[in-house]
Amino acid sequence: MDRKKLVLVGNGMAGIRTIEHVLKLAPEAYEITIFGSEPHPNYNRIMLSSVLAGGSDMSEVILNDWSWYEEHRIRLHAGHTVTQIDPLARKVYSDKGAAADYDVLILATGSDPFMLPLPGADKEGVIGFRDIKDCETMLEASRKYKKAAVIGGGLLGLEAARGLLHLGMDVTVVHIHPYLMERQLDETASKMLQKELEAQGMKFLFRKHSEEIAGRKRARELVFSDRTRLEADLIVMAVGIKPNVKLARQAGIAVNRGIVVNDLMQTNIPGIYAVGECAEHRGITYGLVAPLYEQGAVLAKHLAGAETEGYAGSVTSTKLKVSGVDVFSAGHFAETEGARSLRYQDEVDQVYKKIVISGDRLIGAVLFGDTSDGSKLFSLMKKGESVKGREKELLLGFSAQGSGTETAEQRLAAMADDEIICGCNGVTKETIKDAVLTKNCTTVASVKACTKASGSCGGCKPLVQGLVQLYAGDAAGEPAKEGICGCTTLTRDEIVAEMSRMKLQSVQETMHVLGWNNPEGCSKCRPSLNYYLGMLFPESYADEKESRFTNERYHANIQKDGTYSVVPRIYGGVTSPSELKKIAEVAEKYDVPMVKITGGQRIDLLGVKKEDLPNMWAELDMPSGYAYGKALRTVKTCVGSTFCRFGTQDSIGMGVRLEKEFERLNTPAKVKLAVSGCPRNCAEATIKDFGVVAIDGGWELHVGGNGGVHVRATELLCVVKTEDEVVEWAGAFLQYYRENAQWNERTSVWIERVGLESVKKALENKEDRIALFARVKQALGRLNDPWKEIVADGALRKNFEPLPEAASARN
Ligand SMILES: Cc1cc2nc3c(=O)[nH]c(=O)nc-3n(C[C@H](O)[C@H](O)[C@H](O)COP(=O)(O)OP(=O)(O)OC[C@H]3O[C@@H](n4cnc5c(N)ncnc54)[C@H](O)[C@@H]3O)c2cc1C
Ligand SMILES: NC(=O)c1ccc[n+]([C@@H]2O[C@H](COP(=O)([O-])OP(=O)(O)OC[C@H]3O[C@@H](n4cnc5c(N)ncnc54)[C@H](O)[C@@H]3O)[C@@H](O)[C@H]2O)c1
Ligand code: SF4
Ligand code: FES
Repeated sequence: MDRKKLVLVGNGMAGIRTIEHVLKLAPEAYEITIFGSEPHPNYNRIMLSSVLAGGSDMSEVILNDWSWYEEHRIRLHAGHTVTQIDPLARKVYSDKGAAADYDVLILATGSDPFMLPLPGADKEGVIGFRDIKDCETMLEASRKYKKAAVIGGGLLGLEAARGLLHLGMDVTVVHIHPYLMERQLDETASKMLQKELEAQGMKFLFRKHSEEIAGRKRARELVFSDRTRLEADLIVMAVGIKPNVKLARQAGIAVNRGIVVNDLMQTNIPGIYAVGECAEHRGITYGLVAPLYEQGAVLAKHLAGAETEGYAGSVTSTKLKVSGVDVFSAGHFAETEGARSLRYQDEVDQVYKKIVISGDRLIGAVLFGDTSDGSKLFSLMKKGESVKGREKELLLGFSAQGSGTETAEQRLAAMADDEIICGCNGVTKETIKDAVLTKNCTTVASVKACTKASGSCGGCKPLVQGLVQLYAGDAAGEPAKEGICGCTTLTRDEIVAEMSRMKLQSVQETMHVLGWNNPEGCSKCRPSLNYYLGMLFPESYADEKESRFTNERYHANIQKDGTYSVVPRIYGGVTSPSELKKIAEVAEKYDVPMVKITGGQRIDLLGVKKEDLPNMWAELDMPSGYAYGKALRTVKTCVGSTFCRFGTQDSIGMGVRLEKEFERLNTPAKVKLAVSGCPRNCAEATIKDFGVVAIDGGWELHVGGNGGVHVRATELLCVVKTEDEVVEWAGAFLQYYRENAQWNERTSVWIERVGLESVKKALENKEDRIALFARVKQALGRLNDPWKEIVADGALRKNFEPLPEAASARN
């Protein structure tokens, strides 16, 4: 069957959620091409607040990494902005010259932050808060500057301000309204919130109209209409968003505030749809993920040919993501005509609740200080059922109707099955219960992998955790434990033990036999299982390329523009004129845009097209440097005794020997070595995984160093006399690390976890060392140079040919 061409513009949260649904419902129906202005794979924008506030790491925000696109044969143009749609030719064009034909076009271009057009708003240090770049700018500014102003006291402004406080800045929130979050809270709740935030160190200016940003190149002051001024080196504008409709408007698509769509998310032009913040449905544009995900689910059903009633609009709820403050708001919280409100306030415990009822239906709620009934109230609001006679229960809390002494577990157990636990993803209690009881999801991570609950703002995590405890605790009779990823509850050691006991022979078999709750596995467990099987059965296991990351599949590092880099092996950093000539000729012939000397004493040819890789490798005729792999990378050397007047040993010879001995070795994470010819340590051996430092009459062997993000100096493993001993200890150490570390765990982290003494103990006995060395040699015995294999094998070379339209990964 001929696949239709689906093009998505916008690689963000709503668009990709739609594609995920399409892939589930109709995996073979479409050839998919995605354009995204940002140079990143799909990430969780919501978590940027948490990155700023120190609750998460930037690496945790990725929702679908590069390999996800590869796995689903999606062509991704990351860093490309679509600038033109030709609806007659059914084609889109990007600012970087890429084009794509479509049968179905989805616009999911999100919103832009609204930037106040103040004089001086173009100065350095004036930003919005929308993407990774803004987040990085704030992190950097906080290292150099002290004073920050956030304009806008809404959800975004307060979360930005909290993050900047955490980063040590002196933060003032400038708000135009008399009280904070007026779009979500009434004045009473707002004042309670202000008091709490002031106690955390936040400052506020109310009823302030910003008029100008003063400063030279960089912002220095915010000037207000009453001519007062506020000192600020960083000014974050968080005064709302505007749907990104420029592209649609240019193409003649009907646009109001957003791109106008009907209940099937269709625009007025056949074949063109819109979802997410850019879409306007029944006159409403949304700025929260829950409604956008509902829109995506409807659109995916429609595109998959499944039945759908269409999108009917959403009731929304919000929670402020600021630690130490519980704020919830849903629906219509203001008293409008025909509606009545009920309030409860506890000034001692700083709790405030307000519900709004119209007729006999609950239409809105504001909670401060105790938001535990938020999801229950929200469910009632969504269902629209009569709440007549239940007003007290709604206001005072659901537990007020019971004995008042129920535990959290009892309250969870008493919840109705159709109650929504995760508002962002619309996941009910029943869905989570089913995942725990029938799909073996006994951790929050595995429930997330199965149902998406807790995967967006994370606000429902405590409830999900409670349900896991409630149901997994009963089923297993013991507290839930964390597996290697959300697909399993088994730990690394349990998996390796089972693989060994049952002689498992493939990743698929392992997942099947060990009861994976996600039969396809994920980008975390598949490569780790592949590694463990290769480590356990070096003689018989056939490496599964499809379980490796893109870099290891193509034996080259993929770069941010979709090209690759080629790094040939240069043993010990020693090269020759003829080798250099060869590299220069290849670089010239293939128009390599950049040739760079690396920190590991090698030469990196950057910007290579995938289809040129095999020919370049053939012409270089040098071994692969494995610069892309979880494997032995480089052995850095200093000049040593051959040339240096301080040198006590031949560090170059030692380094070359080590590199030749262990090249191609697969390891849990990358491994770097270095050899210095004397304690001056010019090769920086004491920040390597295995560092060798020459001393008078011998060698010091150091382990567990790292010069990367988390710098760690090595610890001394032992002192040996001869070069043979260096090789033997290095081999034994590497094999012990291979057999005992977790996949993706650098030696520095591993040694910190297990302790140097345990490593020393495992290696100190000569017999044990020799046995380990024999096993490392056995593993090495089966490994061939991957570049040479590909060059010689026509079938393998085919993988590097350009794929037809819409079938390759990044371009
Ligand atoms: C810091 C922060 C915290 C938030 N917290 C919450 C929260 O707690 N709860 C909640 O529900 N919501 C929250 N939100 C809002 C939520 O993130 C958005 O509603 C959601 O991301 C919108 O999804 P989208 O796909 O419509 O837009 P986006 O996620 O913005 O994706 C749109 C993408 O399209 C790209 N694009 C635009 N034009 C083009 C073009 N012409 N060509 C190619 N690409 C293009 C953009 O670069 C962008 O990457 C938060 C937002 C921020 C910024
Ligand atoms: N926890 C969450 O759910 C969360 C967190 C962050 C962002 N978001 C979403 O991101 C989007 C953007 O958030 P936002 O807070 O920027 O939008 P918003 O429209 O909700 O709030 C903007 C605030 O800025 C104030 N304002 C407007 N003009 C001003 C001016 N000139 N000076 C001072 N104050 C001014 C407004 O009174 C308003 O309170 C929204 O859709 C929001 O829902 C949600
Ligand atoms: S480490 Fe010692 S031998 Fe090596 S270059 Fe430096 S001074 Fe010379
Ligand atoms: S409520 Fe946001 S992730 Fe569940």
